Amino acid sequence: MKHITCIEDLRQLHKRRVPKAFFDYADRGSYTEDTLRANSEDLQQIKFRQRILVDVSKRDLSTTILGEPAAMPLILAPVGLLGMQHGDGEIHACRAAQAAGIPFTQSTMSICSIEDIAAAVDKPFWFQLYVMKDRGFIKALIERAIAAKCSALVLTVDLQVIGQRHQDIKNGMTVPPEWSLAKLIDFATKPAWVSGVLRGKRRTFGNLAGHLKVSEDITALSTWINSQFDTSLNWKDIDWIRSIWPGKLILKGILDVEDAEIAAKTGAQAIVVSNHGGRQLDGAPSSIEVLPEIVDTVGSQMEIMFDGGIRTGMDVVRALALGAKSCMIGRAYAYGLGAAGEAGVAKAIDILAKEMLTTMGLCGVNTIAEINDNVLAV
Ligand SMILES: Cc1cc2nc3c(=O)[nH]c(=O)nc-3n(C[C@H](O)[C@H](O)[C@H](O)COP(=O)(O)O)c2cc1C
Ligand SMILES: CC(C)CC(=O)C(=O)O
Repeated sequence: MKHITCIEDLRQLHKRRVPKAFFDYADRGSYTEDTLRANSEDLQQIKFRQRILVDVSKRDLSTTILGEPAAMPLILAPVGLLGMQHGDGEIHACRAAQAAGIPFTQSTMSICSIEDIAAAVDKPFWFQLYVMKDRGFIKALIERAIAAKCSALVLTVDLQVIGQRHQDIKNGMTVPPEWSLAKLIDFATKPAWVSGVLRGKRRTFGNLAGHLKVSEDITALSTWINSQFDTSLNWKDIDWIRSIWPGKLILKGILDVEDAEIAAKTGAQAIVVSNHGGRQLDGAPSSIEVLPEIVDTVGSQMEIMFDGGIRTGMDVVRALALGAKSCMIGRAYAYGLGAAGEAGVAKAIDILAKEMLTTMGLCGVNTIAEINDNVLAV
């Protein structure tokens, strides 16, 4: 991997090694993909102030996330179907995160189950919740996360209905997959991926096994999600979730300042300013566009996390400079996983860490706490 120098290199390798349907599922966004593009483009518009002749010999990325020490202000975001990017993908990603000293968030829509991951790693991980119509099942799922000693619950609030991803439909992303000659040839030319997935623990959603008849529902992923997810979910349900989950609660998917103000009153410890990586409301603002106003309004009441479009360590520093306390990354590590499993996720984290350290050095700061809008050119 010595010629892999940036996240885009991992993306290219992921594209070569993983069947097109799964690469596209990770890579693409909803409808016109305007919001997907805006996430990265708006970050790149933000310019740094170069500062010189400052002693930057003691640069340090360490910080705290929800009061816990972290090696850097990064979190692996919940990403569904990681086990289809690489066999046992959730376990590999979690191990890489824990080795790097940062949190991993398991998606409800994972291939490995909560218990599979808990049995394979030493430290607690975070669990992301999607609320489905079957509330008895959701209560049991939260109780499984408690039993597995998950250390935070990330409630995703921006996917009551799913934004259409045109490419997933064109690729026949169904549960189980729709087969065609082209797809068979695609799989046959990726033998390492096939054998990795076949050696993996599961081939369908591990958390849902035995509860929802996933394997019997031959339907587009989006149709299935729209039939299972609870469109009636609303602010009152946060109390219900808090009555089951006693630990740290993070609301993920907030883009509007009024929603952030309501969120601050729920007792949640943090919010993630996020548009779901441009996979949901196409035409929504980029996450970075709305971050400053949300930080100004509720930043003193709760921890503000950020995601959307981060492809470089420079992007992480930009979001921190505009007030985020930490950043989640989605595709940046999913590309690493598809490219090279655990080593690929470790490489993605390492690339971002080194880019952050260099950016901090050239902006004349040594610590994460020193990063504020002073590092930005106006
Ligand atoms: C392939 C893929 C699957 C995702 N699955 C989930 C999920 O299951 N739950 C969730 O809350 N967010 C999910 N997300 C959104 C991410 O958690 C995160 O908000 C987004 O990826 C951030 O944008 P970025 O990919 O540009 O870093 C997913 C994102 C991707 C790319
Ligand atoms: C299976 C999906 C609902 C997971 C997700 O959140 C996404 O693909 O963006």
